[in-house]
Amino acid sequence: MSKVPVIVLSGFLGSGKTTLLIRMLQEAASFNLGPAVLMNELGKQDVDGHLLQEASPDVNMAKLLDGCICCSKKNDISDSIKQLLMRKPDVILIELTGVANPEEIVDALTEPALLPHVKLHKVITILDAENVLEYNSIFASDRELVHTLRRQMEVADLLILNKIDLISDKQQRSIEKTIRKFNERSLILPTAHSQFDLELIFGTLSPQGSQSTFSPNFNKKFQFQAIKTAQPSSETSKHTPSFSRIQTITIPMDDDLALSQRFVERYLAKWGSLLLRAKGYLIIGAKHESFVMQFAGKRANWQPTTFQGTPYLVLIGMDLDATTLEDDWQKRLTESQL
Ligand SMILES: Nc1nc2c(ncn2[C@@H]2O[C@H](COP(=O)(O)OP(=O)(O)OP(=O)(O)O)[C@@H](O)[C@H]2O)c(=O)[nH]1
Repeated sequence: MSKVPVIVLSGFLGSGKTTLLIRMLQEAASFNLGPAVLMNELGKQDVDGHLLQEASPDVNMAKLLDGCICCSKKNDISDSIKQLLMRKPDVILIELTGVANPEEIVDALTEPALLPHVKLHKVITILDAENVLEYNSIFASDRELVHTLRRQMEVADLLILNKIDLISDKQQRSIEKTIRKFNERSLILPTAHSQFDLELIFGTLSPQGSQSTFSPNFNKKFQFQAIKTAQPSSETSKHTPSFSRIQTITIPMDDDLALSQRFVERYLAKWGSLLLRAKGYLIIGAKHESFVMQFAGKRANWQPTTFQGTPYLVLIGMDLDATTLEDDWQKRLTESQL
């Protein structure tokens, strides 16, 4: 039996990993490939999972929530991948959290339980062109994080320099020069919204499922489901090399709470460079319309969504204090309703 190839998507918070993953899922069929996905999110809330479900409802997916994959027990990763393998995918796509060191997952793939079944195809690192040069100064006090971000560049087989729509040609040249210092050998691909020919990633892969009984209906057979949700134990949480000082906080929200985009954006802006990323599903305006809000690189992006669940807002940042953030949210909410 041939080994199933694994593609690892790494890159800092908000760089565009999920954007690329959604494209890969949507285009995999044109390469005759049935993919399976292992997703890892820092928070308990699964924003990216919902986005994937909207974009590709039948995808086979396992999730490791509320923890960094590199800190989860190797058994959790191994179990999740083994369950995905039972669906006989042609390729497994793993999206890491923004603060994960891809080496850790590569290491996990070589565990005895997985080694006979999977092989690493590529580590792809996605970089946010608008912000990547600032990370060193923003995180200067957090050596673990600086190390992790470097390793994301150093170990990549392909570096996607994403969000070039937000920078000048001159900035792009300067960023490429800097990236080269960390990785001399791999292709650097400038993109906007990760638009590039996926032949580069999928081209050399061939369908594996054809050896199995269900290849033609791969994506149709199983409805979307989270086949595993694991949380790191308190013991493993203490060992958090890539988490460093990054915390994830979920702001509780009433079911029918309607907000304005301006209210949310003013709240997010208050935390300055401490707030690295925010995302959530929120009800906006008098018509109570649902939106998915993505805040990355100090920019907020709003998209209408069909999400029907309880709204929530997830904040990811450095040295954030949950009580302060929640109190400030409640205070502003009360003031806005007076
Ligand atoms: N302007 C611009 N925005 C982009 C581009 N690529 C992605 N985005 C936006 O950036 C935000 C974050 O993108 P994601 O794909 O969710 O990033 P991510 O790396 O998966 O984020 P995390 O999972 O939180 O680490 C979203 O609002 C995207 O629409 C790009 O090339 N240009």
